[in-house]
Amino acid sequence: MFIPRLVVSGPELSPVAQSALLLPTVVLAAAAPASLCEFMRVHATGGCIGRWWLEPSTDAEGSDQAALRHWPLETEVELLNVGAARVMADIRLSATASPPDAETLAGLATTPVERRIIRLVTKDIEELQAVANSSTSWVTAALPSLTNQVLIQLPAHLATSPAGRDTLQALQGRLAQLPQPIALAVQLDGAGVALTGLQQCFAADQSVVYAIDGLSTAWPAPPGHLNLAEALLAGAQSDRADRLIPTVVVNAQRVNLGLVYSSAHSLSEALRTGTGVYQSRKRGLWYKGQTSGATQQLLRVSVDCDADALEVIVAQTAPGFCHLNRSSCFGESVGLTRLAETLAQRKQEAVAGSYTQRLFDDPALLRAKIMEEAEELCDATEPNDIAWEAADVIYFALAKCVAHGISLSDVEAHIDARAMKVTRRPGNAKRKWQAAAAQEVQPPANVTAAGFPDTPARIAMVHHTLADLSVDQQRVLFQRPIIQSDSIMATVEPIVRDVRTRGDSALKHYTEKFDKVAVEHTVLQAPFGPDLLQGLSDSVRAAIDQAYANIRAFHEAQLPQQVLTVETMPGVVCSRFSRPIERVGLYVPGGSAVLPSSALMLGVPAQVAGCRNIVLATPPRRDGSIVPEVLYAAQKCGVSTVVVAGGAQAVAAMAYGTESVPKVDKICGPGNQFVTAAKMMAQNDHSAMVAIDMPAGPSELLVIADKDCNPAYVASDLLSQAEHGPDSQVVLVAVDLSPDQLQAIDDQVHAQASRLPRVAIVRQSIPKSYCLSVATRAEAIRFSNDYAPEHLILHVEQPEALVADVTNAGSVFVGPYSPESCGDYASGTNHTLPTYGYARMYSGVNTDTFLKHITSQALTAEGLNRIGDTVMALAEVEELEAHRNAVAIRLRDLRQ
Ligand SMILES: NC(=O)c1ccc[n+]([C@@H]2O[C@H](COP(=O)([O-])OP(=O)(O)OC[C@H]3O[C@@H](n4cnc5c(N)ncnc54)[C@H](O)[C@@H]3O)[C@@H](O)[C@H]2O)c1
Ligand SMILES: N[C@H](CO)Cc1c[nH]c[nH+]1
Repeated sequence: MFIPRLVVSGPELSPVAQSALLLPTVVLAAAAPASLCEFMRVHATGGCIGRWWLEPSTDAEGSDQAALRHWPLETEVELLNVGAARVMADIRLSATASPPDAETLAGLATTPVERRIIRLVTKDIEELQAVANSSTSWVTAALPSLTNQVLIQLPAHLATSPAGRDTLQALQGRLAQLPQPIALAVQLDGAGVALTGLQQCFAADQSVVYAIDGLSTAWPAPPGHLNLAEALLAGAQSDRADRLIPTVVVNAQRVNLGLVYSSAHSLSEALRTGTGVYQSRKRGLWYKGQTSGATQQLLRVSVDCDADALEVIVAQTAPGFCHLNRSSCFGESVGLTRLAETLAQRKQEAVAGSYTQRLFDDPALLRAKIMEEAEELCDATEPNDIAWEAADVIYFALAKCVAHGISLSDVEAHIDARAMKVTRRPGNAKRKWQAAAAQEVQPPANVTAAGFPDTPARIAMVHHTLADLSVDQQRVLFQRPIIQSDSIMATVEPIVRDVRTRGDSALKHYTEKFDKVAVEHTVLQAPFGPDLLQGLSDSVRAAIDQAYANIRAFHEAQLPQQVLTVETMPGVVCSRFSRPIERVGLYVPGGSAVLPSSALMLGVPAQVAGCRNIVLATPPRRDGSIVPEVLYAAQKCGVSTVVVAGGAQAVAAMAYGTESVPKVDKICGPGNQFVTAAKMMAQNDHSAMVAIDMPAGPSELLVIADKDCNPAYVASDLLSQAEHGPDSQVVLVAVDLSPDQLQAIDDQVHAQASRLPRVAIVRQSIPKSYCLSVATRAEAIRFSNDYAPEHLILHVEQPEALVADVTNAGSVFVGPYSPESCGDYASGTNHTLPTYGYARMYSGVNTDTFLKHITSQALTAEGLNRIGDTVMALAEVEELEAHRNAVAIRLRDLRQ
């Protein structure tokens, strides 16, 4: 229960009253309701009690308190809504102590009991005795429905007289024994109340009011006044010989910053200045931050339950409360506090080029990220994903606050203020968002234990029509689902660093963490014996053999001719020859599907190119083994080492090398976002000296289909890539299809998807996919080129003719009998292809991926004679004299 230690009243919210708001205080102010509400909104002072009176002038009886009980209910509600812990209503006791009239009681009984104090106002001890002794008193009947705390306002001399004390004790006993006990506090009225009077009341665990004109924050208080801090501490006792009061300093999040000491003097200074001021045991008054500049804004002071310690809540203007320059004497901050501190620091330091700085400087980017993360949070279903997405939303929301000078405490003040509201809004979403949510939410479905819907809810792509879309809306369609590059990078960076530092033990650690298996050995060395290939069926072996032969044939054909030679001028012979990259690392994904085909697609070109040392990494199964199909493919491709690990840790091991994993010069292969991020990170680290093939992420497919298409084929192709993972995206560009044809494809998508074992994944990827209706082939191919898909299927009349217009795509599948699956496995082309639109500038993996091309030249004397003047002229233009001289010195000999 909130028992105020001080009641401060006065005609306005004077500076002393405002200081008093930092204490467990009732502030009675005669300010107009609007300004009082506004004041409380700004200060969000949950602990104070607001009050106003309609007519601050005196009433007929000459009392300026008479009008208090007439305040309108709406104002009481508003005061509670804006953060008043309690509001106070007065009942004036009559000479006979008769009950208040029914109208008064009815007017009081509408807001929550625990948020209201009833003040019994009297100047007569007999009236109080009548209330305490009356057996039929309204006190036992009506009061409990109005409040759980009563404040009795008495002149000081009556309260401290023997009769006054006896009466108060009797009344206190009576109220405490009610079925819903009521706490009693006493307000000693009148200026000049002695400190001893205050102490007596506190000793009885009661509260005290002191007229504001008798209170002061000056030290010492002027004659006839009482210092505010002394009033608060009047009932406090210190266990220490020096009488100092142990003071726990916390921040607004109640994170403990440190332990200090206070005296009435230091507290008075803290209240006067509104900052952190303490009593140093060695140096006297300590104005925190006076020399360092790291001052504290005082937010609240409270006395603990047995009045021998203080808690001071502060906002630090700069981190570094403790002498070790840490945020807290108990260590660095964590969680939201740490995030808020980091963002504030970034804002101050303005590190050019940092991502956070970009967010501060680019409101459009920040807005897009907040909306993107909010959507991802809405879509998340797994507990861990929800926590992850919520963290993203909080990060970007705080970045927005910090960009506008809003602190975490400001946000919390609003949260606290909302907790104080007594009326609630219906909380419906705005119409715009209601409509958006209705469009996105699938028909109701039950959810399996894994969080996937298991009822036959419709599996459907979103539909768009090109003609209805603005250029900006079209651009949005080019974006792939979720790449949380920041959070992914933040996850991957420590993994890479750890593997680099701790080698095999870190590799094992992350394999246990992410793949849930404690492996004994981090690598397998070739040859991979029959024991490792157990379980490989003859038919699969034959399929791998066939695929290997086709892929090999196509990749061998890509080998450059032995040496390319051109005589550019007589006697000037230029040539180019290739050499294999010696040590290569192949990443074969294995998280959600086992992909021996990827082992072939990477291993064959590496082998054909002649790489000397081929290392292959793939995540182990739950029993720690590697699938025999992958090992068989690895064997055929001449892989020397298989790293029994996946994810960022495997990439890091190959990039830097560990005790067991050889370092490689180039890392190739597809993988999820963690794998791709680790590859890009390693590539950017010069000390790793490692190249990568390309960013090959979640699979994607774009089908261009026209009136000639077979709806079942189209749907089957779309689903073949949609089943890869929840973040896969498939796109159908429908050229002039009728509503019936579109419906037929939609029906096929739903029907075929529903029969797939990986329907749970498809249910996540298909809603992120879409069908775009266009009018012409030209529009279709233009859109496809802008999208730059990993795979492009041309399921149209005369598909070959369209190939000529393809400018951006990883691999093209021409005609109705070229399903993309053939390219995935066996036709001969490579399936490791650029995604995310990187097909604009990258090729898929090919034999060249594993080769370097070296050029050479041989000039005869005649050749040098012919070309020499050209070289010297250009060297002169560039003012590179040594370059010029290397030719001139020879020409001098030749031309003598
Ligand atoms: N573009 C292409 O050519 C191509 C080819 C084949 C596959 N793919 C794509 O490759 C991807 C394969 O992904 P996958 O997940 O199945 O296998 P993966 O092998 O790429 O990833 C699995 C690894 O991810 C790591 N990981 C998982 N959760 C993690 C977390 N929360 N934090 C850190 N690390 C974590 C684990 O170490 C695990 O071993 C799919 O998106 C698929 O579409 C692309
Ligand atoms: N479609 C993937 C490339 O994006 C490769 C693959 C492997 N297995 C089946 N498909």
